[in-house]
Amino acid sequence: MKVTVVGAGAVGATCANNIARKELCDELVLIDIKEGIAEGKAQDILQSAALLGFDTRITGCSRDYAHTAGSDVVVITSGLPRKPGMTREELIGANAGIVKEVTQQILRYSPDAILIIISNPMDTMTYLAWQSSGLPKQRVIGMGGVLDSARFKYQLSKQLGASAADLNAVVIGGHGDTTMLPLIRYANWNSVPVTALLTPEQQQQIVNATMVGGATLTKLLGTSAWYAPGAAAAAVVEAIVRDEKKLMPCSVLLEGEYGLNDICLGVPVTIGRNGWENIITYQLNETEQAMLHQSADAVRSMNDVLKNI
Ligand SMILES: NC(=O)c1ccc[n+]([C@@H]2O[C@H](COP(=O)([O-])OP(=O)(O)OC[C@H]3O[C@@H](n4cnc5c(N)ncnc54)[C@H](O)[C@@H]3O)[C@@H](O)[C@H]2O)c1
Ligand SMILES: O=C(O)C[C@H](O)C(=O)O
Repeated sequence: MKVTVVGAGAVGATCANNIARKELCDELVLIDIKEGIAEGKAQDILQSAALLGFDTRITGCSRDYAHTAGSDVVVITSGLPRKPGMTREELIGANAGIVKEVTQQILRYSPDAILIIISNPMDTMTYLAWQSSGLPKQRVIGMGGVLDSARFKYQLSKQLGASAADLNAVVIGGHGDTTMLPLIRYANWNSVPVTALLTPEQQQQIVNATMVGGATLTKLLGTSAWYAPGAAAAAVVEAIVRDEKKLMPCSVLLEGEYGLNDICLGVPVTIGRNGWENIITYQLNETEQAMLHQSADAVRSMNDVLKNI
């Protein structure tokens, strides 16, 4: 099994580190446009192998996509991160060209790869990668909801004094400060609904904090986050290479599901060796359904911007 991570910056390198430590593939390639950075990060990760005990072969390269040939899974993290005060959507002008070009280069050498899109604005970049590549929809997966759901569990675990591992909580919709939809009504602590344990005010505070999770970290760090994003991206890689059939909220092309068409948006999907396999339909109430459609409208208007780039 061969995995490539495009972009050896903060998220790409963290994702690669997780993939290596978990030995998710025999061969891992890091590639970046900047001379030296992918080679350097690959060597740095490899120098921890003796300490941490893993055998994944990692190589780094700049620009030459021939090194990525025959990849089964490719994670695309290349692009600009936002700065404090920016929205993810403001990155579209800088990142659309990068994602389109990288997708073409990758598919030239790895026509059978499954793509995992990380670059922001992620739902629109996923749509762009799918549309510009002509790939079957199951092979293009946007990662955002896995991260947002982990942040939702973090907020719940703090409030409840619970282990995050005991919590089930899912965020669907767009991966944007105002477009994501943390489904508090479905969240539970080992089957106990959290709505039975928290006041409406506490629930609202948790939902709000989850939605601005990325912006909060960007303000603290001066750039966007990478530890949880890198771990979340690696979790999707793991679900594919181990054919786990794990249920994960990912941005995928919708064709009628949830009443939506021709858009990539976060919904629960099973992930396995062929990419995303099935979309699971939650029974949303009227309010949730309306919020999901509002989210779709916002993502759609970003997709429309692509026509002018
Ligand atoms: N979807 C998510 O959940 C999520 C989470 C975190 C970050 N992100 C996004 O991921 C992207 C990367 O974030 P980061 O913090 O790693 O940024 P970063 O600046 O640390 O790394 C980005 C890397 O991409 C490289 N790059 C730029 N153009 C390239 C090209 N054409 N080919 C190859 N490499 C190229 C840069 O040289 C850089 O090393 C951003 O767009 C960010 O908003 C998304
Ligand atoms: O917040 C960002 O801009 C990066 C990423 O989308 C995140 O949620 O961490």
